[in-house]
Amino acid sequence: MTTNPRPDRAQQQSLRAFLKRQSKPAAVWLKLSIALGTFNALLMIAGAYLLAQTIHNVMFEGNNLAQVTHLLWPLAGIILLRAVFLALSERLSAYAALKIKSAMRQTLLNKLSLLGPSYIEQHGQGATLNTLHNGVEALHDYYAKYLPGAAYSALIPLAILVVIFPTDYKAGLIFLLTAPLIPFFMILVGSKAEALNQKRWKQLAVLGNYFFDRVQGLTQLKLFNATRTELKQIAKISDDFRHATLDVLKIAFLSSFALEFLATISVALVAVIIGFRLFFGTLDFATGFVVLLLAPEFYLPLRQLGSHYHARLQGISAAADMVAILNAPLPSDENASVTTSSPENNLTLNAINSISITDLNFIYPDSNEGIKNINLTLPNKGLIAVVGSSGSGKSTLFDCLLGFHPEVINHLSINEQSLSTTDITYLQNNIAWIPQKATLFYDTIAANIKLAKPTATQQELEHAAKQAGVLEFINTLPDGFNTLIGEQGEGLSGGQKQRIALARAFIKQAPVLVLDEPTAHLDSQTEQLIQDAINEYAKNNLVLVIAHRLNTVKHASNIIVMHDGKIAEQGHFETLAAQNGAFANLLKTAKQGVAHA
Ligand SMILES: Nc1ncnc2c1ncn2[C@@H]1O[C@H](COP(=O)(O)OP(=O)(O)OP(=O)(O)O)[C@@H](O)[C@H]1O
Repeated sequence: MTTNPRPDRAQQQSLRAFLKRQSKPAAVWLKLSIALGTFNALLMIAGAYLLAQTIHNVMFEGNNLAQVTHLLWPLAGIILLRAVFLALSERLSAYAALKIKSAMRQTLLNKLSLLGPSYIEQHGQGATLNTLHNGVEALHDYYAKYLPGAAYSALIPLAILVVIFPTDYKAGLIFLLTAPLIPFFMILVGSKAEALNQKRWKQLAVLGNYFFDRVQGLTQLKLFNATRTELKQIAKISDDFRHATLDVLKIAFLSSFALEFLATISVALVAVIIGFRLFFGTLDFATGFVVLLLAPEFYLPLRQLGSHYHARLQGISAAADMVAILNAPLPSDENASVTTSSPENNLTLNAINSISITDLNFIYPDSNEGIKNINLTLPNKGLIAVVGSSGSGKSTLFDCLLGFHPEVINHLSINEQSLSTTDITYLQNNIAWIPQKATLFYDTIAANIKLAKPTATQQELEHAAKQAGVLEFINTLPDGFNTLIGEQGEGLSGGQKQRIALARAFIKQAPVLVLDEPTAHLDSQTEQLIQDAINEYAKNNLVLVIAHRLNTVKHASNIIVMHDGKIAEQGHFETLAAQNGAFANLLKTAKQGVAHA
């Protein structure tokens, strides 16, 4: 897993600019929320004047209730309006944050699907999940609280100063001189808090990766009796995270305390000075009371900004991870710009007649292994099997073909048209793929199968299930197709899961079906059933299959034999078996394996 270094000041600026750009889809709601909040503050100022005047009239002018009703009614109206504006303003900013978060999740998912599974593997599934979930969630308070708070901290004190100065310039001066203390202190603790927050964020990513891996491999951990050691390790990482969180909280509490203290001292200073001036008669009550009412309101937005500063730090830390994903280069970007600029490369195909791989070399960045010098032309129908010993490069070849390694997409072509990263979705849309362990989702069986074709009718659903040899089983379930299956298909056997995944592939009726040993988990009767269905499918479509058991490839129209990352030979079963080459060796090893067993 790679972590992003702590952003320096210039990077922080660009992260803030990034966060600002992301607010565009909801800018109107954010502005409306801030406008309502500001209007609310103006009403608060007017309310303070009315209240002070009412009390002055009752206490010093001897007015009775009837004489001050003209002041009390507007005051009641203001209180009511303020409650409405406050609720509306908060709702609008929360709505804006929701919109921004959902747009951001979509953007990140789109980019991740372009980057392909290898990017996620390299950066860690847990860390990526953390960015997609916790990271995006961390933006909520940034947009819903910090941004409006930052606007109020400038607008509201300014509005109060504008009305206070003409009323009592001495009080205005006290406000003006004490106000900068709060932002100054915030900046002072800010950089320390920022460093700690970054550290905490990175530790959360480590924890996410670690947990994700361990939860996935829980069965193995249990079998190897390694749960105790792992628990210790998890406890250690959790403890590091706890320390990092406590460090952040310490700074947050300390700065909150200091900000509250500064604000309270400032209000107290104003109160004492007003008190003396009232005592010595150099100030009238109404003015003094207005200043006293407005003093806490003057410091309130600054204090709140202090408490939302944490949201700012979280938002910026999370943004760094998002920018890293969004800026991750698509390795074949250069090719993409070249190929899409030429009109013949914009795929407008009615059908796939052939798929070719030309001079394909793919080496994993962290090892010297991979596949080399691959040249291959696949027809549009027939069963093509890829065989080879473990580590010979079969899965890597398939991953390249499926577009999971964007840097080599330009070595693929359909109907002799070279592909670019932008075209890969065309190929992917035309491929149905079943890996060795297909992923099923927490949903009904019907939804899991229809994932490949959401518009499928009940008839198509049943047909696909029948083709995959799973219809009978589904019909025995009390809820049939509406049976809810757990995450990863819990509640089903390995073979049942695989057949549901097959049904998903069949329903798509994709011109290219790619399978990784589809019958590995099945009993011989079901295996034959599925083999027949696959053979039938291969009559009109291209079926590419990774075969680990050589007896399953007897009927293949072409067998591609991989050895040491290269295509060693290809041909029909009988021809290859008769040669004294890699395939014959594989057959020999398989026979020996059976004999030993
Ligand atoms: N993510 C990876 N990072 C680094 N090297 C890898 C990675 N995946 C595979 N390799 C290496 O690339 C080579 C080809 O691996 P690949 O998984 O394609 O073989 P395979 O024929 O599919 O093997 P198997 O039948 O065991 O699944 C191997 O030497 C393997 O060690």
